[in-house]
Amino acid sequence: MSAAIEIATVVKRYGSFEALRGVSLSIREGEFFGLLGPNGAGKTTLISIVAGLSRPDSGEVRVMGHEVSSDYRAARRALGVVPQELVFDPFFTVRETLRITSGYYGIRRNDDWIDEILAHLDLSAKADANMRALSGGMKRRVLVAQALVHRPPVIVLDEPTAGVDVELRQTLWQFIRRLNRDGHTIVLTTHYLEEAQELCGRIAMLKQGQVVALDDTSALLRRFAGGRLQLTLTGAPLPEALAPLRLDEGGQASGASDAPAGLSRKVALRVDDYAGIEGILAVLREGGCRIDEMELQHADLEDVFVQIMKDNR
Ligand SMILES: Nc1ncnc2c1ncn2[C@@H]1O[C@H](COP(=O)(O)OP(=O)(O)OP(=O)(O)O)[C@@H](O)[C@H]1O
Repeated sequence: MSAAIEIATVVKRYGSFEALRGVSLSIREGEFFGLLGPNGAGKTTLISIVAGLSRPDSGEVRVMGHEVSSDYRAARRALGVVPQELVFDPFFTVRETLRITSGYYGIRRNDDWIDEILAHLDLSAKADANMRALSGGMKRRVLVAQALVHRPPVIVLDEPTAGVDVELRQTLWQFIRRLNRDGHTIVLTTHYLEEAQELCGRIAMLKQGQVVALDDTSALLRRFAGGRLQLTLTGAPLPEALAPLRLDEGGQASGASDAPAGLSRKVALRVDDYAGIEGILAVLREGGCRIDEMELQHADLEDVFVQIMKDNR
């Protein structure tokens, strides 16, 4: 199958800072692809280069075969981008906003499709409301609608569910899944790793401007054999010997884990097999930690993510 997006050794600098350090990725037609990474990893920078809004210092990007800088119009037509930031002209209604966006692409009489998009995003009742009168979540739905007015084969969503309630998330994902089933290629960035795990067939992880993992979601999960041991401890602090096994970033993810000795605190540790649990229990006992609660859970994408980020320090 041919590539929907081909990114070849892209480098992007801001002054002397290298935000992208030779990123290469090939996203196939029809994929539901996840682009993950911590804050500042370069995801938005990469998306703005794919969308032709920013130029790479070197490297090349193609969307449906069209090189983004030399063949901008064709590349842009093939792409629908849902940006992270909410920027609108407050004086237009939702429908006017979508008609204007259609006009940018030279599409007239697009109302049938606009109505269909509005219905799928649960926005029909707001079609004649002014943009300034919409809530943040509603505005985000309009951003999604805007990205779709020209029926692009490739759709890129940059954190579309940030600050969005559960109901809209579900409506949105249902619609995006349907578009994917209909053959659209979807690229998603999100900090909600459960969403990525559920939706994406393949995932790239970026860190400090480099791809540090690229694989099928199921393969990434398999790579992490074993699971997470969720413990509630009292007594002495967690013994140093167990620190490398921590899955909760040394307490940042679970605020109570670094509570003073004596108070109970939660710690998540990586275990590769049942035999590993015995070793952990022995170290805890010797270190003077008491276990109040213990649960063994399956590793999820969040565990894989934390581990990969640690391995690439
Ligand atoms: N216009 C700019 N000028 C200078 N530095 C920039 C600019 N845009 C981005 N950067 C820097 O480039 C790096 C990558 O930023 P980018 O926004 O692409 O990250 P991200 O992965 O999208 O992060 P987030 O998850 O927070 O959205 C960051 O260190 C950021 O500070």
